[in-house]
Amino acid sequence: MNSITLGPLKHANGEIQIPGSKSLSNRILLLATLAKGTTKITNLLDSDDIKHMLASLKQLGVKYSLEDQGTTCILEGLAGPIQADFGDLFLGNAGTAMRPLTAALCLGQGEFHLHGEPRMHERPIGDLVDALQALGVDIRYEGEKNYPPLCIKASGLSGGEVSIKGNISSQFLTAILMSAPLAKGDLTINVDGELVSKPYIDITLHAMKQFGVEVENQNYQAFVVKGQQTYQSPGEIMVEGDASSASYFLAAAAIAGGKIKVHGVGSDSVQGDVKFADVLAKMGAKITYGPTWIEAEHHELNGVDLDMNHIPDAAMTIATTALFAKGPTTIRNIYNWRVKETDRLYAMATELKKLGADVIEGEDFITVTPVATLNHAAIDTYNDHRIAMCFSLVAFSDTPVTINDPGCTSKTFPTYFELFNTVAS
Ligand SMILES: O=C(O)C1=C[C@@H](OP(=O)(O)O)[C@@H](O)[C@H](O)C1
Ligand SMILES: C=C(OP(=O)(O)O)C(=O)O
Repeated sequence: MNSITLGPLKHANGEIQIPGSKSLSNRILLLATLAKGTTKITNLLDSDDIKHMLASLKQLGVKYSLEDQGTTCILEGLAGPIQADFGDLFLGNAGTAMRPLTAALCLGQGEFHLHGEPRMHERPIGDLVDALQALGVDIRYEGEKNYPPLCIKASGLSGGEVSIKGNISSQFLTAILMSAPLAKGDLTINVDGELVSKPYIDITLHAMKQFGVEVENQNYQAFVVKGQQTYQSPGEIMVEGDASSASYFLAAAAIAGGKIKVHGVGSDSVQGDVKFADVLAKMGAKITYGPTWIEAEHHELNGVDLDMNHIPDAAMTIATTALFAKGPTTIRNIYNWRVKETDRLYAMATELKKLGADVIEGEDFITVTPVATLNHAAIDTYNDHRIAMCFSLVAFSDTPVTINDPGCTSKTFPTYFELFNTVAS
C-alpha cells in the first residue's frame, strides 16, 4: 500500500485558499438541477464526492459543462423534478449525494437504483426511507434493511405531515427539506427526538433560500414548506471554501510555531465548522476572523472538555490537536462518528494509541491524554479522508508520522498534501 512519511516539522506559516465546500457543492448542484434557469456555479469542489453527484446527474439527463479544472459548472436547470425512465447510480461513499438524491428522485417519474462503495452499504438510511414511505413513495431495500442499495419507483411526493428521526444523521432531514418544495402539497416535517449536526440544517436552509425558497423553521423541531413551488436559479453562485478542510491548517498553525491565514471561509460563513476556530481559541490559540478569512497563530495549548455535536467533522481535528495540549481533551456527544466513513471513534482511538497517547474510547466520546514523546507509527486511514488529514498534524511533534493510503483525501480534498507541504517546514 502507498504511504507517505512526514516530519518532524517545526513551523506552519503562510496563506491558503481553501477549496470549495463539499456540503455546499453537492447541495447547490442538486438545487440548480431542480431550478428554473441556468446556473453558473463557481469555486465548486473538485473531489470524489462531487464527481459522484455530477456523474449521476449526467446519467439522469441533466446538461452541464465544466470549466476551470472542474471548479466552474454551468448547469441547465430542469424547472422541476428529474424525469428519467431509469437510473443506476453509483454514489461512492458520498453521504451528501446518496441522501439528498434519494429524496429528490422520488419527486418525478422513473425507476432508480442507488448504490455505492461497500462502506456506503453499511451507513444507515432507514430513517430517511421510513419518512419517504410515509409520504407514499415506493422505495425498497435491495440488500439489508435500513441500508443502501435502494430501489425507487418514483411517482411524486405527497404533502401532509411527516416525522423524521434526527439522532443519527442530519442529512435525512436535509434530504426531505430540499425536496419538499416540489412535493404535491404543503409539507410539515416534524423532527422526532434529538437532531444531531444541527448547523448542517442551516446550510441547507441557506442554499434553498439562494434558490428562492423560504422554509418556516419552528425551532428545529418542525419545518413547514409550501408544496408545488419552483426553485429559481440565482444565475451565478459561488461556493464558499470548505470550513472542515480549513480546520487542518488552522490546527497546524496553532500547534506549530507560526501563523496561517485561510481564505474562503470566515465570520460570514454559513458553515457550522467555522466554529472549530473557537475551539482552538478556547484551547489557547490566537484566532482572528475576517468576513472571508480566519487566521490562527501558535500559543501554548490546553486540553478542553466540550460537546462537539455541532462540528462532527472538524472535531476529529481536535482529537489530534489534543496531542499537543497540556492536559487531557474530551470530545463529547459524537456517537455518529461511528456511522460515517468508518467507525471513527474506534479508528481514531486505535490510531492515537499507536502513537503512545493515553486514550479512552467511550460509546459517544473520546478522551485523549498527551504523552511527552510520541512513537513513530504507520497510521491506517480506513479509507477515511479525515483520518489521513488529522494525523498529518502529528508531523509537528519531534517524531515523524507515516500515513498509509494518503490518496483517500480525494473524497473531499485531493490537493491536501500538496497544500500542506506549501505551509509546513
Ligand atoms: O449535510 C452535510 O453536508 C453533512 C452533514 C454531517 O453529517 P451528519 O448529519 O450525518 O452528522 C457531516 O458529518 C457531513 O460531512 C456533511
Ligand atoms: C461524514 C462525512 O461525509 P459524508 O458527506 O459522506 O457523510 C465527512 O466528510 O466527514
